Amino acid sequence: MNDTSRTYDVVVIGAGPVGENVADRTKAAGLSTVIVESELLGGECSYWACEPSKALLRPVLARADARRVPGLKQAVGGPLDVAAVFAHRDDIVNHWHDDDQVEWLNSVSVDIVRGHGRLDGPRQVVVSTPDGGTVRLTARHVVAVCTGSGPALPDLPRLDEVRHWTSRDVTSADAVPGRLVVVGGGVVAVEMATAWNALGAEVTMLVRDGLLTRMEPFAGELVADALREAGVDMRFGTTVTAVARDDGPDGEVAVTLADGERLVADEILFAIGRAPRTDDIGLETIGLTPGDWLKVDDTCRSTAVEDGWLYAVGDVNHRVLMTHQGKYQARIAGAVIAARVKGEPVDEARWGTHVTTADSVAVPQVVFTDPEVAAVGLSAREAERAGHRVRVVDRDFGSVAGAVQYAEGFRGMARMVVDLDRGTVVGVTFVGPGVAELLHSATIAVISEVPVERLWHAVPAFPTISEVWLRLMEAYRG
Ligand SMILES: Cc1cc2nc3c(=O)[nH]c(=O)nc-3n(C[C@H](O)[C@H](O)[C@H](O)COP(=O)(O)OP(=O)(O)OC[C@H]3O[C@@H](n4cnc5c(N)ncnc54)[C@H](O)[C@@H]3O)c2cc1C
Ligand SMILES: NC(=O)c1ccc[n+]([C@@H]2O[C@H](COP(=O)([O-])OP(=O)(O)OC[C@H]3O[C@@H](n4cnc5c(N)ncnc54)[C@H](O)[C@@H]3O)[C@@H](O)[C@H]2O)c1
Repeated sequence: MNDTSRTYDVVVIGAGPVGENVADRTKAAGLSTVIVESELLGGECSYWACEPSKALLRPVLARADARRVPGLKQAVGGPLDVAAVFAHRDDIVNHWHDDDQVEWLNSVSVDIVRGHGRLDGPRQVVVSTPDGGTVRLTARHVVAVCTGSGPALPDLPRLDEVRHWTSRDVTSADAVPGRLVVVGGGVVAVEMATAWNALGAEVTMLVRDGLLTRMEPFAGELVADALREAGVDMRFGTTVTAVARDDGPDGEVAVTLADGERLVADEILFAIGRAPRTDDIGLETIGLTPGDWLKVDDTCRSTAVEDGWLYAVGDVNHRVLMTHQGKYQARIAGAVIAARVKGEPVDEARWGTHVTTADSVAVPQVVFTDPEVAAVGLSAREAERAGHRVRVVDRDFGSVAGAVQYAEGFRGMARMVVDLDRGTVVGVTFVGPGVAELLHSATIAVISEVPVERLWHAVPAFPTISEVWLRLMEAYRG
């Protein structure tokens, strides 16, 4: 047991991708920085979210692509090598060890304290360490809360007594259940239904509201068609009212639906969104409510405490729950914290150095299903709701030369949303095989606010799938 007190310029709670990047930036700016982590440095993304899920999906999508290439498809007709897929996933997550991350943070001179951090009044953090001791950390300037999010669960009777999967289990399991029920219609649900169906599980999706409902409607429709064709049992408009394992924890799970129907399965995954990890971080000691998301302004500074010493970055502020966007916030928060501490000018203008403008204008997202979905900016519905006068251009791009070369029977849909008053693109969605790598072109178009008339001069190479841009431009110009 070891009780100590230390003082730093900046104390970061939570060493996920976001906290690590805040710490890296504040330290690089010359501020002494300590980071507190209760589990693995690298956070949810590295061990139980982005990285393992994409490792499970990569062979599935590569096989699906290969099966559409004449001359190759005969060679990839068989099942996946499940043990090899799991072994690859385990390598990608470094076998749930964080030595690489420790090495990196040591190399940039960020101090690490392992344990559970709790606020204890303004600028004070008390860490309960694994050996039963406490470390009191005082921040001269800033505490940055980067504690991320955990899975949300439905309010079902005695759910805590029934073994079930959350995002952690579905990304780290090393056996394929015979029957898997997936509850939810968001990104985790569609990606994991895609992966586990291909790995050999009999998958039933129980979708309450529709698939990928925050995106253009055709995205969810095309993904639903493909999942159905792949053999997933898709049920829409259904709600789970009870789950039970009557034969004990190892018995099958019985799932009761609102209409009284009963399904049985081996595992059930709840993928119904996220909850903030703020229930036990001492928010009550600074007048905030445990379990709430932490509201921040565009510089990631809390709007709820005085003196500007509290920042909340990444999932925990509920602006955008994605790693790349959280890391963007971290780069900006690191810079603005340093500027404020040093009394340097703060650039808070739209697209300024110290504001996260892209969070509300151009968030890119790829959903790694077959077909992939890649979207950035506003959907047509969001643009109209935001008061833009828009023109929506839709193109089926299965016949562009690059798509024909890429895959036999390529199915692809694209939508471009143009702000008619400004003549710029405010949103783009692509659905099709291999579209993930197209997305950054659209992000640059939206961020740069390039006039569509100038994009007409951006010539896509022949024969690439990027020729979808030419089709969108032709359709827009008429
Ligand atoms: C299945 C799944 C797949 C995903 N795939 C993608 C994807 O492909 N692309 C993408 O961009 N996003 C993806 N996401 C979202 C992504 O995982 C999150 O947006 C990202 O992890 C957020 O990073 P963060 O640092 O804010 O939080 P986290 O990664 O959750 O890290 C928070 C860290 O804080 C630590 N912590 C919490 N409380 C305390 C405390 N009191 N004291 C000390 N430490 C604490 C935690 O242990 C954790 O290490 C996925 C999410 C899920 C669930
Ligand atoms: N590739 C990626 O970028 C990627 C992959 C996975 C996750 N993520 C991020 O992680 C976050 C979490 O993903 P998620 O899929 O859990 O959340 P989500 O918010 O994307 O989707 C939640 C889904 O659950 C449904 N739902 C909510 N409450 C329900 C209930 N009680 N019963 C039945 N259905 C219910 C919603 O209608 C929705 O379809 C998202 O913000 C997502 O962006 C990103």
